[in-house]
Amino acid sequence: MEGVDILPHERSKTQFDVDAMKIVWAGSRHAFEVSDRMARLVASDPAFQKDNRSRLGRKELFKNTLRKATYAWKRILELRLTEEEAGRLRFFVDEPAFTDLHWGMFVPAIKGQGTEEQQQKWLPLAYKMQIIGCYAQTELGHGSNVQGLETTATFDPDKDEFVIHSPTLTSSKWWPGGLGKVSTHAVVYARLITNGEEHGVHGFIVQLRSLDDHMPLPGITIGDIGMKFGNGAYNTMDNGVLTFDHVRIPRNQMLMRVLQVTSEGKCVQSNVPRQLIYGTMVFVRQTIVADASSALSRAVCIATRYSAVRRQFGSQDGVETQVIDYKTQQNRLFPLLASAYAFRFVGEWLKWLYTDVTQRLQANDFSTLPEAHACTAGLKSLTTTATADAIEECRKLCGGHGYLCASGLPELFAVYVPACTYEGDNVVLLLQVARFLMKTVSQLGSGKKPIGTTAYLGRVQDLMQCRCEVQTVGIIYSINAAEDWLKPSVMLEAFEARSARMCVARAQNLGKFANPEDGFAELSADLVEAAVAHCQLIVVSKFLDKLQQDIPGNGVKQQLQNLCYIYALNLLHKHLGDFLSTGCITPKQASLANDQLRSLYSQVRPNAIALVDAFNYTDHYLGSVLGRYDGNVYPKLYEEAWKDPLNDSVLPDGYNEYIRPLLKQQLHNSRL
Ligand SMILES: CCCCCCCCCCCCCCCCC/C=C/C(=O)SCCNC(=O)CCNC(=O)[C@H](O)C(C)(C)COP(=O)(O)OP(=O)(O)OC[C@H]1O[C@@H](n2cnc3c(N)ncnc32)[C@H](O)[C@@H]1OP(=O)(O)O
Ligand SMILES: Cc1cc2nc3c(=O)[nH]c(=O)nc-3n(C[C@H](O)[C@H](O)[C@H](O)COP(=O)(O)OP(=O)(O)OC[C@H]3O[C@@H](n4cnc5c(N)ncnc54)[C@H](O)[C@@H]3O)c2cc1C
Repeated sequence: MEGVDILPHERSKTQFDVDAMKIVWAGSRHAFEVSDRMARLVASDPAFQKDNRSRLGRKELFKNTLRKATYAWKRILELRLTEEEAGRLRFFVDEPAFTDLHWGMFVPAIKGQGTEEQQQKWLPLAYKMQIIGCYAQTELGHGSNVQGLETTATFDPDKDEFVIHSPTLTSSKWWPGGLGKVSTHAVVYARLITNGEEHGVHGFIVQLRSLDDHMPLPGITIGDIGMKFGNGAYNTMDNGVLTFDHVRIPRNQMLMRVLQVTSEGKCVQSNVPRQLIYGTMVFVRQTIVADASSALSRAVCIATRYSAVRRQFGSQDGVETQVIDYKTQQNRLFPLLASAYAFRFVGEWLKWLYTDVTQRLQANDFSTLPEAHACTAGLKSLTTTATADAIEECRKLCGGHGYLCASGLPELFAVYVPACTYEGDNVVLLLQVARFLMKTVSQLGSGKKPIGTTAYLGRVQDLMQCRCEVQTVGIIYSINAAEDWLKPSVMLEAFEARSARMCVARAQNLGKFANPEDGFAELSADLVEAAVAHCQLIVVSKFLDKLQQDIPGNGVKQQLQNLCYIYALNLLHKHLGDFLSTGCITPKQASLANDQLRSLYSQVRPNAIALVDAFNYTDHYLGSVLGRYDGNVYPKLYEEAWKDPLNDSVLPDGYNEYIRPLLKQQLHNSRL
């Protein structure tokens, strides 16, 4: 069978309604239609062409991004796109740009931390892009430790101004995207000092460049921090360095929703918790979880289509085997396909949680803020780590051709992998989750009932009485055959028991230390494992919740069920040590879980291509010869090779200089 015939043949085997699945994936019919329209708009406009990025030098790359970002803005205005449409347009343009930080961090920081008055002043300018902003928090010396930032904002009551200053080299702002060459303004995070007293880190709106000629304002030094990992990739972004030499700003440019500074330099705390200063990060972490499913599904789409097209080794009748039919390939690929769907649904749920906490905050209800912080931090960490690893696994699943830029995977990896670091290093974020869990466990004895994502800890209070070794969990009696693993309550109970037992065991170990902080530091590696178990439980439980909804479309729910159990059973297999050592399941039950997993792979196999088609990605967005919708891989790969600049001439530059003299010299030597 020719390459172009394989994928249509695969599609003919589909056992579910792909169009209905497209709507489930998008979230609603409306979201699907918007997304589909924006994807086509971008794909059909030559201005958004992106297939030459890996061949461009830094300056060209950056200028190209300026052109695309400003053109996209022009189209947004011309077509009067809604915020939702504009967001999808930016997504399909698929090129990191200063606008991401302007819309994604600068605007949300003002909205979340500015007073009404400040919002009225700055937001209209930002919405029209009459000013362009970035988020300047991280410094050369500190990123994770926000309280350790060194930039100072000292109040001068005589002039009613703050003096922003970089006292040391390590206080230079370092990393903010959009800062290096574009932003006119920044929300700068600095230590507030009034009347000689320190009041912690706060955000300040600072103008950096002239709105007339774009030159840095007096006292300000700015530049780009240099090339980053991978050709093309994140090098479209001007991540910058910034120092202040006693730069003065008016008092009303401190974002004052959390704390007000009066003209006398007195600090007045509002009823809003201090942690709201970190609110922009919570917002962005939530968007990063939704983005993880996009990046992962893109890599999986490429690897799945290519695995169907690619044949290796013969069978008896002479037709070689499609590599997707190898069980080892399925065992590596299908859990990633399942994760893409799992992250999609947990991303939807997290968006709901974020909206809920935002509404509560507006009504002065701060009770769910710690949980929102733990969920956004933990899920950001879990999903980005898994996605970065998965993109690399997809590259390997595509064999040698996966290493070619034409596969789209090297660039995707290079653009994606910093997500494990930005918006909080993934380990640092898991430690936040662990703190939250340990606090929750420590309060169980006092009768405080945990709610939301930690409610399950309340159901296992008996574990607090050192009864970890006692097998109290019902699963032990409920699983006697492989199919028993397909019961939602059983699966949930297994993940809850594993996480609860890990949390309780860690809490008990912490209790052995005289100083809890010493204990936390000593046991931090174990604590991170408990945090991962808790986050995996959230993902599994939200996928199971999704299955409880009414899901229209022939066979759609069945496919989602298969994927949900693949996601959960694969995790169970990978973390078997946790499940066995906490006594949640027996070795025999673990073996049954594996049998069930293999059976699910066989059920997914005929639907694999349709399950990635349901992502509805255009070839433009995928940017991969291996992942083409038509499966016409080899002719296009061959064609692509000839586009490389090295193939512009038959003889390479340098032939006369290096190759010819070398060959002549060898000829001369051999004659001797
Ligand atoms: C019209 C066009 C439309 C176009 C649309 C375009 C849309 C664009 C989409 C957006 C895309 C965005 C692109 C993103 C690109 C990435 C850019 C990257 C940016 C960055 O990286 S910004 C910098 C991020 N930095 C960090 O994340 C630093 C990490 N560190 C921290 O967050 C914290 O310092 C900490 C969590 C490690 C805490 O440290 P510490 O222990 O010192 O804590 P504190 O003493 O400060 O506080 C302790 C208590 O506070 C709680 N806490 C901590 N953080 C939070 C929080 N965020 N929220 C709520 N509560 C928080 C702790 O739990 C402690 O609580 P306790 O009860 O006292 O235990
Ligand atoms: C592409 C990119 C874009 C960025 N954009 C922005 C931006 O727009 N604005 C902005 O302000 N910042 C930005 N950043 C900075 C980013 O937020 C920080 O790099 C990030 O928060 C990590 O902090 P760090 O660099 O200080 O890492 P570090 O904290 O120095 O981490 C180094 C190592 O130490 C470990 N570690 C640190 N603390 C602990 C601890 N307490 N316990 C155990 N291990 C620990 C970490 O796990 C890691 O392995 C960006 C970064 C990147 C890569």
